[in-house]
Amino acid sequence: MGIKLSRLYGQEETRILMENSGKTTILYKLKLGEVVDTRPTVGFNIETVSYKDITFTIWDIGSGENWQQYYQNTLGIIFVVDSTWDLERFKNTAKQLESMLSHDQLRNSSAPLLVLNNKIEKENAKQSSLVVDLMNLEAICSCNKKKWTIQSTSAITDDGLYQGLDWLMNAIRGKV
Ligand SMILES: Nc1nc2c(ncn2[C@@H]2O[C@H](COP(=O)(O)OP(=O)(O)OP(=O)(O)O)[C@@H](O)[C@H]2O)c(=O)[nH]1
Ligand SMILES: [Mg+2]
Repeated sequence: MGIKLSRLYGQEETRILMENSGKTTILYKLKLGEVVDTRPTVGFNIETVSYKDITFTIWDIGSGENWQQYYQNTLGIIFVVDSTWDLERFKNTAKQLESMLSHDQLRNSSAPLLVLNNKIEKENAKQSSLVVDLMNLEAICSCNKKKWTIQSTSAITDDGLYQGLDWLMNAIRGKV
């Protein structure tokens, strides 16, 4: 579902959230440049990733965790969805995202939101424009003038991952 970025000891810090959508795979693709075998994450993984001129810490938070404990000091959120989910799953996930964004610690935060529509290389993947409609993202994400975008990605082929990161970094720095 999501990633969170915050500043910690001079580094950028990021957190990822959402069941089986590919968070851990994305984290290790960014960290190691390869696809690793994963199991459902219990607790969280933390890794430092360097990209262009910045180093940031990614927190990949397992779906079973209570995410609210990780919201503090968020600079950016990456919310990972699986483009092959069915309609109902997208609707339920939209509710989770809405509830997350309305949480006290995120509601008034300027942290930009990057939605990753992952597994896009799969045959039954839904295009991002459809996901925006299914999840009603315009309404959910545009509250409080939040900066947000959706990016199609594949952690397997690398498609879109770095475009997404570029957008997030620029958004955090006020350049979009
Ligand atoms: N085809 C395809 N499979 C992917 C992609 N990204 C991840 N996967 C697969 O999806 C499955 C779940 O990936 P994980 O990275 O473990 O998902 P997660 O979001 O960390 O899951 P939890 O830890 O349970 O919350 C694995 O079998 C991955 O190989 C992708 O872009 N394309
Ligand atoms: Mg995981």
